[in-house]
Amino acid sequence: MNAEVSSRHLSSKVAVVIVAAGRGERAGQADGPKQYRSIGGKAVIWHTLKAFLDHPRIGAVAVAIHADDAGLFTAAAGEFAARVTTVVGGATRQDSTRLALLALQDAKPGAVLIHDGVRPFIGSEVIDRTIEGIDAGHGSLPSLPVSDTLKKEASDRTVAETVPRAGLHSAQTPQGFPFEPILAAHQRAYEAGRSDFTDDSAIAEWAGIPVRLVLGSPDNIKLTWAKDIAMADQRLSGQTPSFPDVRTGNGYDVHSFEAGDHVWLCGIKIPHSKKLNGHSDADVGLHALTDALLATCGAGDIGTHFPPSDPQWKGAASRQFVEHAAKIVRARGGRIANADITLICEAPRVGPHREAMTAELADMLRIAPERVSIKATTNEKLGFVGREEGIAAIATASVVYPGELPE
Ligand SMILES: Nc1ccn([C@@H]2O[C@H](COP(=O)(O)OP(=O)(O)OP(=O)(O)O)[C@@H](O)[C@H]2O)c(=O)n1
Ligand SMILES: C[C@](O)(CO)[C@H](O)COP(=O)(O)O
Repeated sequence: MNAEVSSRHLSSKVAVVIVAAGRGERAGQADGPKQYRSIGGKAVIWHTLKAFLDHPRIGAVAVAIHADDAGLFTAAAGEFAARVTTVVGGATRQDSTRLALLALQDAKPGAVLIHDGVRPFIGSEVIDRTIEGIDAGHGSLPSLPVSDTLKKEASDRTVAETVPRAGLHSAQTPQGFPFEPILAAHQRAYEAGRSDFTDDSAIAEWAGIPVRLVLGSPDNIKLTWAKDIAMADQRLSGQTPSFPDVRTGNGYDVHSFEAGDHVWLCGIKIPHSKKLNGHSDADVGLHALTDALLATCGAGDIGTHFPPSDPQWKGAASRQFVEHAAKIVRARGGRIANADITLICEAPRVGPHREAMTAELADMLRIAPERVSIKATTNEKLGFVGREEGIAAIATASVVYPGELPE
């Protein structure tokens, strides 16, 4: 996001409006409004809320719901209900958006994302791209170039003409804007009696706010018809993709010894004749693992997130570095399949502590102990490790991300 917007109002957090006050007439209402229908065992709106509330750059969230739906929403949103503000929506999507924007006004966000509650497959990449497209003078719109040939219908239902599709895009949400200008545009449209805008970038266009196109995703469909809900349920009900998006990251770290009486290795304090030198607790195994996890989603390395120049990490327990990296992975929908750490040292002996380390790591990563492997080797007295000047560690992590491996 543009620095002007972020430095003016944000500690880089972006507010979100989720519109969920519609009746879902096209999907049929026999089983209730579509945003509360179950897909993969959870309500549509739960999946949507999760995508935003797990994302590290999201701040205040306002959800527009129908006046009759307070109970439905609380039940459907589950653990996320307490983390959002709900407002009663209006008769149109446009008015629901305006009312939710007004509810965010006191939070003074620099920027806002406006999203359909019925787009539950929104991924962190599209959220990131949309945020990056916003600045003080521009909105940001995820879209896909139209890929079908377009036909205009004549009054007798024959083809009147073929419309050139070059330069045409289909609009998705979330659509991102600097907060004050989009709220002002919505208010002006309301005061002008306009209630016909089907998305927020059309209001921005009307108000003269330029909107940048960023790449959306074919996964980010809007559940409009009953068949969309059925397909979404199938997709989330444990069907294995043909080409799962499995990624592997590795990490390497070294710390030298200094005078002391213990070392921290893989989250366990081990008595030793020396200690490892470092800004934090110098847990070399956890540092390598932090890098391995971040590598699975191209999220930089440990220094990007925890600069050694920052005094707040002095003496810090490295567990929090691993937990932060795991949170980033999960925010992108990743599921950690396994973690493997090799400690390379002549001493201390790792074997007696392996079980405790495994349990500690399983707890940090929230995975089963059988998915954690701790190994150790000496360096056969060779090099700096052989001379007992320090300890090295190599880590590998595998993470399964949502969807299929892109072609
Ligand atoms: N008065 C309205 C109408 C729509 N929406 C929300 O806008 C999003 C996109 O709208 P759409 O798919 O058209 O939903 P519905 O209006 O519920 O569907 P339908 O037009 O079939 O009734 C949905 O999350 C919907 O809940 C809203 O908050 N307030
Ligand atoms: C906002 C939107 O989802 C962008 O594609 C779309 O405009 C909503 O349209 P609908 O008429 O409410 O289905």
